[in-house]
Amino acid sequence: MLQVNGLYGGYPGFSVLEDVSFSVEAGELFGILGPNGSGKTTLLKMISGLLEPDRGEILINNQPLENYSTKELAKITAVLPQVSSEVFAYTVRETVSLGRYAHQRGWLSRTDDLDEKIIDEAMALTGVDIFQGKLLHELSGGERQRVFLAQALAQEPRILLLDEPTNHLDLSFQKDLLDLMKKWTRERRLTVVSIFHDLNLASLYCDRLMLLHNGQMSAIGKAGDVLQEQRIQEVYETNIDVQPHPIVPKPQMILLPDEEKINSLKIDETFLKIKEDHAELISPMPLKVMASSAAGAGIGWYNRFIMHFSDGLYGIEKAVAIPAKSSELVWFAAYEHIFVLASAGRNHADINLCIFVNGIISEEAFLQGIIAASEERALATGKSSGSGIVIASGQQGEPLDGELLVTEIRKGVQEIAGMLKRF
Ligand SMILES: Nc1ncnc2c1ncn2[C@@H]1O[C@H](COP(=O)(O)OP(=O)(O)OP(=O)(O)O)[C@@H](O)[C@H]1O
Repeated sequence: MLQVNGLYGGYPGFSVLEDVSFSVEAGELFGILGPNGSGKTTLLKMISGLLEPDRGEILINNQPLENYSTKELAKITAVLPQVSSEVFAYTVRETVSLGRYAHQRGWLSRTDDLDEKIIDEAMALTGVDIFQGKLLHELSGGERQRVFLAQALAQEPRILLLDEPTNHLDLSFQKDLLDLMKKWTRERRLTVVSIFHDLNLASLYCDRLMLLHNGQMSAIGKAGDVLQEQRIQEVYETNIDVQPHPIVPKPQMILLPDEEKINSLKIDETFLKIKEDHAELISPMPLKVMASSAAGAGIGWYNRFIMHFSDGLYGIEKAVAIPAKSSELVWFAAYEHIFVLASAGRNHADINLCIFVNGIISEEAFLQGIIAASEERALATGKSSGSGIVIASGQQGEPLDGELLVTEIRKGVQEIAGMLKRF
């Protein structure tokens, strides 16, 4: 539907884009990403016919853009520009109605019944029908953004060009708008090209992405191929971590703030209290936890770790909790990089383990730690057990090698399991 071949150009005396090529099919939602000033809006202006390229071509339905008259182009292409603070003294309905202009025949023609139906539909879909009689300047930034989207939809375009459509929108309207865009793109076979500043939204909603850097294409493809940690760090010159989304198979960028770290703090027995009905370790900082068979199982961040000898403390919120036998059967030992807290489980010869790591470990090391602790426990007790294993790390200080962690865990579990055998 839309094809861009070897595009060069920008503004008088200032070239921005350099050899940009891509194509977008009908039914596809295509995202343009890039830092401030990388040329995203310039590219959108060229595709909408506002700016002429120096070199290269733009084809719509295999026809060069310049073959279309302004009115023909307005029927095919709708643009949602970056919202400006300038607004004219139009009502919401009048503003949306302007979207029908390109479809009317002759001078001074008025909207007909079909136009009015389409205007009503576009307003209802974007939720602006409730204030259709209001003037634009009486609306909030987000409400105004939705009015301009309704105008673009009323145009019934084949190609929709969006410049940061979710700018000014709150969380729920961001989701609603993009869900709607995605649905429309599929059902009405729209070709949508949209600029995004929010890489995570782009990752979730776009079929393909293109990353611009200094006017050049840095990458193009599926979210998983484009949003690679090293590339994003280089292009945006910032510290980020790429993690998989917990529910859908798309990458998400996590910003890493340069916050002050409590480097010297080590988790050890000074944070541990053993009482009659429970043993509790309260960490002064949140610890990243991977846990099995405990309240708080799975992955999360916690400060409180409880081994409880009566069920009153089970399921306590915001804590990792494991049922254990008695306060006499709680052991702990500190090693170079780990602090191990263990207790006899409720079943005879069972052992629960909380392993606190002082250092930064990878996701893989968390898993290796759980496996090593589980294997070593089975060897020491002579039976495989479903009791709790918790690995917790403040993710501060020095990075800790997974192999080293596993060696210390094996040693710690052997020694502590030896204590259990004596009782
Ligand atoms: N009208 C103009 N005349 C001259 N230079 C311009 C004009 N508009 C933009 N530029 C310059 O062109 C470059 C690309 O601008 P563009 O607006 O395309 O970037 P962008 O990627 O959309 O940025 P942002 O994320 O900040 O919206 C910038 O260096 C900008 O200063």
